[in-house]
Amino acid sequence: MRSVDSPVPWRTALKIAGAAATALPPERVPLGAAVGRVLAEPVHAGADLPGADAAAMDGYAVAGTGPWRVVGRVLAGGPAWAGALGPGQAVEIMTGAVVPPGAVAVLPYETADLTGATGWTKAHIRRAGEDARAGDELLRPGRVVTPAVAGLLAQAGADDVPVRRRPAVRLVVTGDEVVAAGVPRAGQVRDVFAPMVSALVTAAGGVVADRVLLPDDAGLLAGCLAATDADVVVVTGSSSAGAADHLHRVLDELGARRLVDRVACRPGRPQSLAALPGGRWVVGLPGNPYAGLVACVTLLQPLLHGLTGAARPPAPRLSVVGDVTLTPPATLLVPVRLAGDHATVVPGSRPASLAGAALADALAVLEEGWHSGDPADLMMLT
Ligand SMILES: Nc1nc2c(c(=O)[nH]1)N[C@H]1C(S)=C(S)[C@@H](COP(=O)(O)OP(=O)(O)OC[C@H]3O[C@@H](n4cnc5c(N)ncnc54)[C@H](O)[C@@H]3O)O[C@H]1N2
Ligand code: MOO
Repeated sequence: MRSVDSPVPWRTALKIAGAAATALPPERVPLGAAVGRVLAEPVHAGADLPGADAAAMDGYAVAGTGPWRVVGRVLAGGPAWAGALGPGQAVEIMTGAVVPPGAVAVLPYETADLTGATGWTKAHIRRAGEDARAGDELLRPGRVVTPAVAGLLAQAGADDVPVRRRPAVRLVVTGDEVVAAGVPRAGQVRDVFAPMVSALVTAAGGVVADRVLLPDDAGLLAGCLAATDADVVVVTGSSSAGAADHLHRVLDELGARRLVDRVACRPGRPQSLAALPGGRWVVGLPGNPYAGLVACVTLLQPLLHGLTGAARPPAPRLSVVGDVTLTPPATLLVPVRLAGDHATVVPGSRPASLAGAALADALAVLEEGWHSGDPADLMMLT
């Protein structure tokens, strides 16, 4: 199999990962379970929104010009007013109640003058279908179900929602020195990836289906990649040039198609993306924790967005201020905090330490030619 030896530019890696996968098949889930999922089909209004002319304020629905005589009361959800209001008639009405035919306006209690002397300037009536007509397209496929989308789906009358299946991720953490729990002894490190990758996978619409902690062993790694139903296998560590770094050789043995082998960025150079025969994906994260985080936003999350069919907005761009030395042609990803109209670099970030990233709101993408104060793309962490 072909080995892609030279590192690809960071932006190219991002694009390759985002375009690599086609969306997984759709499934229908109850509306309450749809938040965070990605719509697989367009959503249409099941009825006019609103379904009838409705009061926008509590007060009096009036017909003709004043003075008005109050002839009854209409409540939201109560029986509609029988018949039409005649000129000079009014009904007390509550916000959301159906406005009787013949009514021309709703006078809010606070300003209502039933003598008609002051008249009215605003009708305070929400017209039937003014938000949408039955059958109108409200949402397009690819839209992530946000809390507001969930509310709109309910307004549209949806009970089950067509969403993309959530990509299942197997997390394979490698390293003889890595321990899964407790305080590490000298020579050991506590695994950072189980909690960090799980959260990043969830944020990108996937789910970590299982986790495996492996010693540095090529045979065991190959078994973990070959025998799984997961859509994506994330392998941490094992990505560099050391005697125990088996990932690339194992990928070749399994006949994988390697899309990205190394990326021209700091940190996170030894990150990789490959396709296994049969359609599963492998993302290799460098073992250094901050480098691994950079690889998650560069390769793993864009791959998951492709698998969910999510139409994500472009990264926000903001002026970034900080004392940073670039190392062109490598793109630098630095932790930054949002500070109003700009972002400030959290100093002292190192590949093996998450201390800077843990204080950050985003990773800023600093490319060749950037100077302090120039705009940069932000990969949001919060
Ligand atoms: N001769 C070379 N050496 C290295 C290169 C290189 O190009 N040539 N690249 C360096 C860079 S850059 C990185 S990043 C690391 C990547 O290493 P691996 O992905 O092979 O990972 P390991 O060697 O297993 O570990 C590196 C480092 O990270 C710690 N680690 C590993 N797994 C975890 C975990 N689950 N939780 C916390 N920390 C972890 C591990 O103890 C090591 O300290 O390679 C450089 N070397
Ligand atoms: O780039 Mo490594 O990924 O220095 O930490």
